[in-house]
Amino acid sequence: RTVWVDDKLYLPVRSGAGSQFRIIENAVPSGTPLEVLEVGDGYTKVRTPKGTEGWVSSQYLSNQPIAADRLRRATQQLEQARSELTSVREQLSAVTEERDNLQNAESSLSNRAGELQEELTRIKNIAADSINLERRNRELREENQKLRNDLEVLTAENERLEASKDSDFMLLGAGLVLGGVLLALLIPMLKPTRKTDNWA
Ligand SMILES: O=[N+]([O-])c1ccc(OS(=O)(=O)O)cc1
Repeated sequence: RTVWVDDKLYLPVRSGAGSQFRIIENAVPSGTPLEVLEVGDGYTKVRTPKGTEGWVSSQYLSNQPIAADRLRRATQQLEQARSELTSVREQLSAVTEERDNLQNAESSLSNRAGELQEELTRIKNIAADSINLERRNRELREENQKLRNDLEVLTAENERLEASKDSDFMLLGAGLVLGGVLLALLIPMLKPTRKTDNWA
C-alpha cells in the first residue's frame, strides 16, 4: 500500500532558537498566521494568535497562506462566480425576452403605421374627390341658373308669339267676316236682272 506525507502539521513554539529549548505552546496547526518578531539562524521568533512569543523552525514557515486555505478561498470564489453567472444568465434571458417582445411590438407598430398611412391616403383621396364634387356642383348650379334664365327669355318670347298669333287670327276672322259681307252684297249685283213675268 501507499502512504502520503501529511500536509497537516503541528508546530511547537519553543523558548529559544533550537530544538533543545522547551515547548511553550504546543501544536500550532498548519495555516495559522504568525507575526514575525525576529529572524534567526534556522528559527524565527513569532507571536501566535494566542499571544505567545517564542521560536519556531523556519523551514515550516511559508510566505503565503497554505494551499488548503487558498483552495477553500478559490472554491468559495468559484461558487460565487457560478452563482453570479447563473444570475447574469437569468438577466440575459429576461433581457432577451424583453428584446423579443419589443421587436414584436415594434413590428406590429410598424404594420399599424403602414395601415394608418394607407387609411390617410384613402381619406386624402376622398377629400380631393369631395373638393372636385363641390366644384362640379357649383358649375352645374351655374349652368342651371343660365338655363333658367334662357327658359324665362324663351317663355316670354313664346307668350309674345302666342299673343301675336291670337291677334292675327282675330284679324283673319274679321277679314273673313268682312269678305263675306262684301260677297253677300256683291253677288246679287252680279246676277243678271230677271224680267218680271207679265203674266203674273
Ligand atoms: O513536522 N514535524 O515533524 C516537526 C515540525 C516541527 C518540529 O519542531 S522542532 O522545533 O522540534 O524542530 C519538529 C517536527
